[in-house]
Amino acid sequence: MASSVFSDSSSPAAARLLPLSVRSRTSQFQRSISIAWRPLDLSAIRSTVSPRRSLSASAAVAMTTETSAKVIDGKAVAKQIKDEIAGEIVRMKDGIGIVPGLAVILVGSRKDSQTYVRNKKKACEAVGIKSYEANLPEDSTEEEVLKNIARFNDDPSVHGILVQLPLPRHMNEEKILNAVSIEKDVDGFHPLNIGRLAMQGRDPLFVPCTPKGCMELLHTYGVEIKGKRAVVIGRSNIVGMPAALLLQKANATISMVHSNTRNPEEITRQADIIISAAGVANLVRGSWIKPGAVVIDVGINPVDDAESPRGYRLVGDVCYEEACKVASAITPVPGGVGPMTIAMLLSNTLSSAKRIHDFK
Ligand SMILES: NC(=O)C1=CN([C@@H]2O[C@H](COP(=O)(O)OP(=O)(O)OC[C@H]3O[C@@H](n4cnc5c(N)ncnc54)[C@H](OP(=O)(O)O)[C@@H]3O)[C@@H](O)[C@H]2O)C=CC1
Ligand SMILES: Nc1nc(=O)c2c([nH]1)NC[C@@H]1CN(c3ccc(C(=O)N[C@@H](CCC(=O)O)C(=O)O)cc3)C=[N+]21
Repeated sequence: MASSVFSDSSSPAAARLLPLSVRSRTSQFQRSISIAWRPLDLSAIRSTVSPRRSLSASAAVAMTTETSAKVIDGKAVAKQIKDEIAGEIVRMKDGIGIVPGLAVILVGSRKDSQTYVRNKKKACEAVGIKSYEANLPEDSTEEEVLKNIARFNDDPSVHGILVQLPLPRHMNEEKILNAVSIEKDVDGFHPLNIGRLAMQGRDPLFVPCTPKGCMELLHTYGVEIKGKRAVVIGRSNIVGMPAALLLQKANATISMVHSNTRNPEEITRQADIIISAAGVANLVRGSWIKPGAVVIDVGINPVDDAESPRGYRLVGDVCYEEACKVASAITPVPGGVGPMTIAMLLSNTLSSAKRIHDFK
């Protein structure tokens, strides 16, 4: 089953998967992000994630009936990308004395947003990106947010600007995202960047981080996309819609499932590749998945868990226990797409600094 979706990742077909980014020096892996980083050693990744390889023969036989899906280890892939970014940042600093800078604007005090922003800051520090922050109170005016965006647009030490979403309800998200300079739009949410992503023969300056991370995982694990059927569950501006555009650019045939879709299970069951970004825990059951399909679970949903230190734990949109018996490969939550989102943000920030300073 798995052979229907996994391909030789060095094939020319695989090399066309992500036509959006910088040309490869040695492999298609380098194409899919904007910095040079070595292709991952797939055999090493597979042997660490495949339970069959690390268990005794008898346990392995037992496992095959219980668990068959390969675990797509986003955390490991993200780590390798971040290591590569850190190396590039040293090279840039040594070469031209420039350190990439990322500015994050956070409005309000949502706990989840504060956690994301803190994690982004830590990730920046770890690779050598300088981070700048504007923390504004919930009741700030739109003008105050716009003023901060303008300040970062004009600041030459800032190469990427991220406005943490969601914004407070009284703010016009469109107006605010439009104000971010397209050259610093490392989230890829500016309408010009999204428009270019949607159009044939045009490339955006930045691809939104979460969908880009999903594509990167498909690439890294050698999943063939061209000619395959893909279903994206969710059509938001930040995940579902750009994910569908990227899969289409990579020559998949796409269906989109949303809250008005009448027969989501039947449609999803036809897919070779499923990207789910609905924000509904356990939406995608085993019966929704075609045997051998590859499942990318973007959902991050808190569910009460008295035994967890936080009082809750995070689960995806996909019922993992059921899915891993049917799918050929699946991302876990946590440890799947989430870490890739952050890695892609760092990658976009580095490529922005390189573009602005014409550093090759
Ligand atoms: N791992 C990561 O890095 C990231 C994870 N996330 C997570 O991904 C999930 C989606 O985020 P986001 O796109 O921002 O969310 P939104 O709420 O903006 O969008 C959700 C989408 O899912 C659709 N949807 C909702 N319920 C159903 C349903 N029952 N069946 C089918 N479709 C449904 C909605 O349809 P409609 O359009 O009809 O309303 C909408 O298009 C969340 O859990 C979020 O936390 C988000 C960003 C990054
Ligand atoms: N302008 C903007 N850009 C975003 O990219 C953006 C945003 N706003 N608003 C919120 C969503 C959500 N998002 C996540 C990023 C990382 C993890 C992540 O790293 N998750 C870890 C778990 C983290 C934990 O345990 O709390 C994981 O899945 O392993 C999750 C979610 C980015 N978003």
